[in-house]
Amino acid sequence: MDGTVPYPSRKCLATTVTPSETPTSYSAASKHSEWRDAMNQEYQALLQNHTWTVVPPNPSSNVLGCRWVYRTKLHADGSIKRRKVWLVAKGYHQQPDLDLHETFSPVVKALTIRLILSLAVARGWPLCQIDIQNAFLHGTLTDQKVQKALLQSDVQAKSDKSPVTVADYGSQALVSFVLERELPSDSFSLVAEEDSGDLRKESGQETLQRITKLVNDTIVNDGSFSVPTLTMEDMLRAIDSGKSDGGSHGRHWVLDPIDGTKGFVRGDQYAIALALLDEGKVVLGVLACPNLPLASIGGNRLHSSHDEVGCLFFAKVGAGTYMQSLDGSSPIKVNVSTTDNSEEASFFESFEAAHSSHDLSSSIAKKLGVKAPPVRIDSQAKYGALSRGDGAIYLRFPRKGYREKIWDHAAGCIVVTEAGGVVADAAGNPLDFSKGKYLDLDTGILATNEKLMPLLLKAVRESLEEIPSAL
Ligand SMILES: Nc1ncnc2c1ncn2[C@@H]1O[C@H](COP(=O)(O)O)[C@@H](O)[C@H]1OP(=O)(O)O
Ligand SMILES: [Mg+2]
Repeated sequence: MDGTVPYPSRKCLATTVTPSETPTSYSAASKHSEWRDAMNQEYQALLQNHTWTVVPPNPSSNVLGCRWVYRTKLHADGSIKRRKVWLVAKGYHQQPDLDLHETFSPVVKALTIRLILSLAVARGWPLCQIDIQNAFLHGTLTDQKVQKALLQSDVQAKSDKSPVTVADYGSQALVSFVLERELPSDSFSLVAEEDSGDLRKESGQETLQRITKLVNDTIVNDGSFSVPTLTMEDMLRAIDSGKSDGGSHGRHWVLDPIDGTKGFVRGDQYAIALALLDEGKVVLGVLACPNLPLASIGGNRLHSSHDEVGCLFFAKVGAGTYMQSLDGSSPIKVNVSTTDNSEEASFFESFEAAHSSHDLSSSIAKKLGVKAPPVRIDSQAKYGALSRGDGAIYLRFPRKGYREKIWDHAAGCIVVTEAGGVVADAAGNPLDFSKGKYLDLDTGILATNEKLMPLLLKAVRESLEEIPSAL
């Protein structure tokens, strides 16, 4: 009983493996009435939406086939929630100089649309027509099933000994690939956590193959992009696109492909965190937290393995913070807790004691009279949970000498500030994202609401004076 709130239950994760009844071909699916019904419904929806126009065959055109993709969605207890089917074009038959750059997919992911809309707003692009009838939000690297499958075999040791998985590289390659494809601009700049150094070595070849397969499978399953099969060289190139150093001029994307790798490996919380810097300021943030329950995780609430999980937070400067389920529910505006009573302000901190001093936060909590035990979870999911008021305070105190990276805080920071919160270092200064890859800050990071910040800063100052050895 060390006050840790273990989260989410492993039982819940254990139910996320693909059920054996999910078909992989049309002939298998057509033997079951449930799958026939699902295909029929989807087909009717495509017809109703006038997704295609039938034309006579043209001998100079490359006719692509299409195929069905099947997915079973489960409730947390393992029972079937929904059977999803997609009709996707066989984009891998597209030919260079003929139709390589055309899009034939009749489906689109709501998540992709949302990201693109945010981009359009941030960049001042004109929006002509948006017609989203069938929104699909499945089959990405943010998927719990992908997490589970990868955990079986793909944990590698980076040269700095921190755990890194095929998912880190795969997620970076995929996001980088999509951003570059959607933003055809000479000045595309991405600051991201991983580099391809280890993958270019002889010993990295098998991992590179796995990454390439994962990314190609994800693209085919998702169906939003009709692109030819990507090669290992494409992967290395996409990963290396994230080599930018950022800085105070121009626009830079900032990506942590899997934030909280240790949580990911443990089967707990992790996040995919993407932000946009404009002249050194964060103007856009998207935080995908596949294992975070949609219901509050704050205070003393008892969690159940039946809680639905998978949250997407997004924030644009001046426009607030919104949360939706990764399943594609309507977004809701979220706000930080407005409490000014520090005794009822429960707080978040790292699950890993090596990432943040639990002694220091315990001393601070005591000074504030906080009654609830700390909520310890991995990754920027903490910023997401704080932005919707699950708790009122986030404390982070790495050991002396640790340099914070911008990708670990950029998306989380705007998600909290746009929800009405304040994020500062231990001296009360706002975080400065304009200095390149690192945040040069004083001692630690705090997030709370405006009313509690002065009290919190005082408690932090006193605790740092009393137990400087905690860091
Ligand atoms: N020794 C350390 N002290 C503080 N943070 C660390 C340390 N090592 C890694 N991290 C980073 O802390 C973040 C996760 O923090 P949290 O405890 O909130 O989950 C990760 O981005 C992780 O970096 P990395 O992504 O390189 O593993
Ligand atoms: Mg990280």
